Amino acid sequence: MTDVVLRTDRLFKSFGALKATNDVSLDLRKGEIHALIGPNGAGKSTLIQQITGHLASDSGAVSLMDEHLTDVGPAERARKGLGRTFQISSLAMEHTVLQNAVLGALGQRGNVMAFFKPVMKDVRLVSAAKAALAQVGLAEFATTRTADLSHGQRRQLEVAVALTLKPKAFLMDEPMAGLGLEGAQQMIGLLTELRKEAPILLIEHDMDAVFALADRISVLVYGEVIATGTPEEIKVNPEIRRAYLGDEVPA
Ligand SMILES: Nc1ncnc2c1ncn2[C@@H]1O[C@H](COP(=O)(O)OP(=O)(O)OP(=O)(O)O)[C@@H](O)[C@H]1O
Repeated sequence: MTDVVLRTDRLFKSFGALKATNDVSLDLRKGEIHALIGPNGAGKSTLIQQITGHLASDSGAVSLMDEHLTDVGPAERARKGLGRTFQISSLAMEHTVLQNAVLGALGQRGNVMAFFKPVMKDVRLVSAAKAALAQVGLAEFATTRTADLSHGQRRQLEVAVALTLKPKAFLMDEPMAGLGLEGAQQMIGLLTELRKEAPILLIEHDMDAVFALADRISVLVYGEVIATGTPEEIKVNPEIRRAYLGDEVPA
């Protein structure tokens, strides 16, 4: 199908006898938010890491815009357009918001500060970083120390860092984690806008957010996708209600 941006084709990953992902094929289409839900330990983070290249698959393939990424390392996948936000923050807390965004634009993460001064003079990188900060509503915090941001603002900064590389697809691992009601609402607004730029594969435990945001939902149980469908289809699927969702589905 022509509107497929990202595709996994029969991905497998075992840890010893445990099949963390078991024959996972799914796709992410232009303009959509595709949520991946499932109980703790279902294999969601494993799958994301197989897609980003941080974890080598036992077998199967990942492609972005029909380009096979299987033999491509994580940094190169990011440069090719796989944007990612992390479950655990990878921000450099002692540095400013703008410096973190510039590191993102460099394709670097974490504490790679040794060559920082020249990088901050690179007009192209700095303007990409500033544009990303403006997009997530953090323009006025450019010179703020990252440690001084609220938790919600750090989450927004994570998104900005991913945005600097102008991703073709986003992988987001629990962007709502730890956010209060107001922060979650803000993040929902941001993701609603971002999906127009690049589709989002979203791992999220907050079912209200998932059902408010997702165009499609895939349910992962014991490493296997047991269903993919619209929120309405997932909501009324008795097997899924029994296996996982229970009373968590919003009415
Ligand atoms: N490096 C590893 N070595 C051994 N087992 C692992 C490793 N990483 C994950 N697992 C196991 O693989 C299974 C899937 O874990 P994974 O973290 O992918 O699940 P998840 O759906 O993301 O869970 P959660 O919702 O709690 O984040 C779990 O049983 C986990 O204990």
